[in-house]
Amino acid sequence: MRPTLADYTHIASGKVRDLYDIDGESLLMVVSDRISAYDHVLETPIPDKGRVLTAMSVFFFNELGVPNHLAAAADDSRIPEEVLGRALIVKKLTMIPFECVARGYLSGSALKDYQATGSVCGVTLPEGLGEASRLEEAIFTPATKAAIGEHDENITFEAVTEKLGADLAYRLRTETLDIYLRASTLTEARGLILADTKFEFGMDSGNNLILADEVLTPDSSRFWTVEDYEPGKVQPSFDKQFVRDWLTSPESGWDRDSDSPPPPLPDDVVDATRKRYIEAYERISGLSFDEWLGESA
Ligand SMILES: C[C@H](c1ccccc1)n1cc(-c2ncnc(N)c2C#N)cn1
Repeated sequence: MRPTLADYTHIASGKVRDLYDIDGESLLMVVSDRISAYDHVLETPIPDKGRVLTAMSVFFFNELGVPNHLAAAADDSRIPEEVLGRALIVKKLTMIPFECVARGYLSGSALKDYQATGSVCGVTLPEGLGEASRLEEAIFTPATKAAIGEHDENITFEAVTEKLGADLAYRLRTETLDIYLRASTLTEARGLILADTKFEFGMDSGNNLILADEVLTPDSSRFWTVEDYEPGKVQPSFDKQFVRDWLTSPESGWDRDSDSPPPPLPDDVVDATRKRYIEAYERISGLSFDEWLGESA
């Protein structure tokens, strides 16, 4: 008989995820079907999104072979039935207070920083770059962890060094870029560009650096298709473009610049988005989502 979520102590919530304490040493990370767009968490869930993104993290944790916080199998008996397939038991760590971001392409806040200063997180880049430019080599662009509804703030490697010491800062940069390079090579061979991704690390009781949080999911990364890649313009988001296009179309009746919340999504946008998440997982992992744990929506 599996426990229920009510048996665990809720300790934190992100935009689309929740964290529970199991026994002081292990946590339960639950991934919802919620989706965010334009800094809003939409009222319409995407069925199976939580299960797909959990399956993607598990695939990469297994594929990367670096020390990570997974503390049990995805079907461990301590995982409640209601969240089976979209929840993982993880080792409780002392989290490092920085987002460890690797970028192989210039987009988002990094592009804005580059356009303003010619550099990103103190890393000077060549002149003449623009939206979605591929960087000659991937860069480490750490950021502070913003509160919900705020944006992470890009900081320099020196700021990380000042806070954590040179050794740990160097290890974070090395680990982040090594994992990015390996993951981006894998995804690109399967037709998907990993433009950038955000890792979180923690330290365990033995003072070991442990890869934590979710890894290499469409919520923590930008994925574009190799087929449609065209530098110089905003690339379509592999997973969220249907949602973005509908929300900014006259059909939605929504004004992105207003304070009003986005309207509910139509069924066809929900279904197409659900299919995109499944496609991303199956293309990257080579596995069938039908084989993943839990009840499909
Ligand atoms: C940002 C993220 C979060 C996830 C889900 C909901 C709200 C926040 N978070 C993860 C931890 C965390 N703390 C201790 N040990 C760990 N292994 C982890 C992890 N992963 C703290 N925050």
